[in-house]
Amino acid sequence: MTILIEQPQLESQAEDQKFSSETNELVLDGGFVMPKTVSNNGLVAEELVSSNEFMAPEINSFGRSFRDYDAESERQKSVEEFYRLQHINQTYDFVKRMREEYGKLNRVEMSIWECCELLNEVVDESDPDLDEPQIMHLLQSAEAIRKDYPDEDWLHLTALIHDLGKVLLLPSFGGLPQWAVVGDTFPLGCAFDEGNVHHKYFKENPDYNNPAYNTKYGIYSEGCGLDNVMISWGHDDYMYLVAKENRTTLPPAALFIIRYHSFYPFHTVGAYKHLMNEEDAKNLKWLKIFNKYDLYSKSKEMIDVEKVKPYYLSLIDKYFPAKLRW
Ligand SMILES: O[C@H]1[C@H](O)[C@@H](O)[C@H](O)[C@@H](O)[C@H]1O
Ligand SMILES: [Fe+2]
Ligand SMILES: [Fe+2]
Repeated sequence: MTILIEQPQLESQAEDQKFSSETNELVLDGGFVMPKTVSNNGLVAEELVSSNEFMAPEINSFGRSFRDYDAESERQKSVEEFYRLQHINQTYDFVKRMREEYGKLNRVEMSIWECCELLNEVVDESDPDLDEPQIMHLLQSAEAIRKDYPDEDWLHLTALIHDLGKVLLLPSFGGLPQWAVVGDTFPLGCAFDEGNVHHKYFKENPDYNNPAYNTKYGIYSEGCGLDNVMISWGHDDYMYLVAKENRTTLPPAALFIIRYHSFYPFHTVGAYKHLMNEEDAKNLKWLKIFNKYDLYSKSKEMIDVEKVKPYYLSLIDKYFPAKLRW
């Protein structure tokens, strides 16, 4: 259900990600215009920014600014409780076990589209902005990015599938608790950065007092690459595994987006940058572009599923096998 609250237009709080009204360019990192980036397809990311670019709204479906984790409301209280549990329970050992277990991909066989439909049964308790079924969110973000990047079909499909890993909440996928599926992600094996939302709850995480894990680098080294970092378990890493193991032909930037789209402390706050390598830095440009559509396309504007379905089926056919192991 959509609740409309009359509110004055708020100043955007996403200071680090907005559009320059004069140049119509994507401005990242607080006024820093994105440098020309060669994509995996040999395309230059900056040149792809079209003139009728999607404008990020300033308020969400609840009449509040996006990703406001401190507002006083019932929704925010349950989101905070979600993060308390997530921060206490996601440990290095837990993530290691989950990766091993789900890496087997021995639970279900189905197509990408079947999974999109399954996702309608899923509710994400960590999200302070979404007020629509998950499939609507997938289509809204995919259609918004398609409008601005019409030739990057891999980006359209990436948006469509980026949250499919949330099926982990369903009984046939192990029925994992919310804290093991959704919410922002963060590395384990090194200190929890203050840039994580509701950071205070990490104090009750067993890893917090483990001297092997609680220094800036912990078990890692400068520039080791995100590939070598253990990130909290959830829908990102699971969908990355599914796509990779089923031999998708999507480019590396797509897999990077899927795997790290919830890693807000990294892509939006700028934390943990000392762990990334050159490859990560290149892919980060695409992730930042994607993030705008993931976050700000959550709206009341409904997409006609049947109308767009043939297009997405053709993309699925291009980049994935007919049936995947999950
Ligand atoms: O609440 C949201 C939601 O779960 C998204 O799917 C995830 O990608 C975000 O990082 C998270 O904050
Ligand atoms: Fe997500
Ligand atoms: Fe999403």
